[in-house]
Amino acid sequence: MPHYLYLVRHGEQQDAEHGLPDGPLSPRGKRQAQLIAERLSGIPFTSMYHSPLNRAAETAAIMAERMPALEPQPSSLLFDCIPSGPTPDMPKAFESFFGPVTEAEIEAGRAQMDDAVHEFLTPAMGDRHDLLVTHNFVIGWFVRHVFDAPDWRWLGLNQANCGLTIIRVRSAKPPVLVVHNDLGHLPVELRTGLPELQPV
Ligand SMILES: O=C(O)[C@H](O)COP(=O)(O)O
Repeated sequence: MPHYLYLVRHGEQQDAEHGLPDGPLSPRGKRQAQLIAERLSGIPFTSMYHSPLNRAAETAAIMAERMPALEPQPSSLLFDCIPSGPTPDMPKAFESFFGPVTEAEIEAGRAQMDDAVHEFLTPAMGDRHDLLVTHNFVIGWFVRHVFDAPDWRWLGLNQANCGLTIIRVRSAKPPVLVVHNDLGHLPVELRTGLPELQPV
């Protein structure tokens, strides 16, 4: 009985480079959303949830236009957040990231991610194909969870706008990372949102 989780980072946000906390999608972001919808159009989805922020809600709405059987639902478990705070085993290179982050933000993010993992990664009885449209750090936390890696390991783990990550949830065995940040549906000029340039 397959149980798959399809994690999609939202499309590129308009003017995100100017530091706006949220906003509508750019023209490239809209095209990214159309292309990930085409990529996923043959999947018999059980549910579709999205972060309530505009960039994720608009991505989900564009996807749903091309996948009419889907009813996108907002979920506060998928908000952008800080999934965990600094720990003694964390490489020093990441310490500066936490400079402006408050304890309250870390506590809230931790609680949100605990609830999100419980909600979406608990094995189901029957077949399930759940689609989640969310944010970079949230997807990083799910991938960290699959490997049971140290808490800090979501840091430096990045997904492109409308990149596709698939996790298979299993009842008697650990979950499997089927693909991570697959960009096969996006032409090179639409591969945005990664801090590292792709060498090929
Ligand atoms: O990676 C980040 O800077 C934050 O998680 C924001 O991610 P987003 O661009 O996917 O919302």
